[in-house]
Amino acid sequence: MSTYLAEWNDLADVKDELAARDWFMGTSGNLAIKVQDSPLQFLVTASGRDKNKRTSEDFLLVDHLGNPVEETSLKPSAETLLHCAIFNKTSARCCLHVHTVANNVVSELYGDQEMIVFKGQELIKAFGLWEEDAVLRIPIIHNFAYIPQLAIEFEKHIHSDSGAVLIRNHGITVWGNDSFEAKKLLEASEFLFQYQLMIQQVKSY
Ligand SMILES: CSC[C@@H](O)[C@@H](O)C(=O)COP(=O)(O)O
Ligand SMILES: [Zn+2]
Repeated sequence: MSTYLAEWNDLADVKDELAARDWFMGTSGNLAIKVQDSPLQFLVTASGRDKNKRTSEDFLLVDHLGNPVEETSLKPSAETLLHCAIFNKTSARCCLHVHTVANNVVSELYGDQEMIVFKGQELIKAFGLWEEDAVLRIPIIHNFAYIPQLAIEFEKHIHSDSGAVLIRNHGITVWGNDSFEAKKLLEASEFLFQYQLMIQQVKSY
């Protein structure tokens, strides 16, 4: 672990912070951080574990195909191919995926439109959108059960080193240049989703 201790601790700290928000219900969610570029190697959460706990078996090192590069009994996250898609296509170094009630409800409400659009919201500045008339579009994709297919669909929406994609009735995946940026995008997205649901509720009274 000594060769990737800094990345391990970085990801473990992010995991603790997201756990404190209760964003890993029922073992859902997975996280990844790049360790080296060439050949690509990244740490990814081990599949099916309780991500609210901090242990020495939380992450394992995988390659550009998502295969373990060290001897281990741990299985990489079932959704490792989505992390592969990001790291293979961009210079992003961190990728976070969580299931929340808010992101699931929003994904279902706007799923037929294949995106949710935010305008006139201060928090879209977290995505680097500083203009007064800027528009944030978060794509919503179908939740293919076959992960290679989900990864192909997901990959179509990766256009830069940071971004966010909603998977319908499943969760959100965000990525950024480092763990700070990825977490910022995740928190901003969840703020916007909660706002959207609340304003709809208030308006319907
Ligand atoms: C147990 S429900 C969540 C899983 O199906 C999956 O969507 C998920 O996010 C976590 O899977 P994992 O293999 O632990 O990374
Ligand atoms: Zn998931």
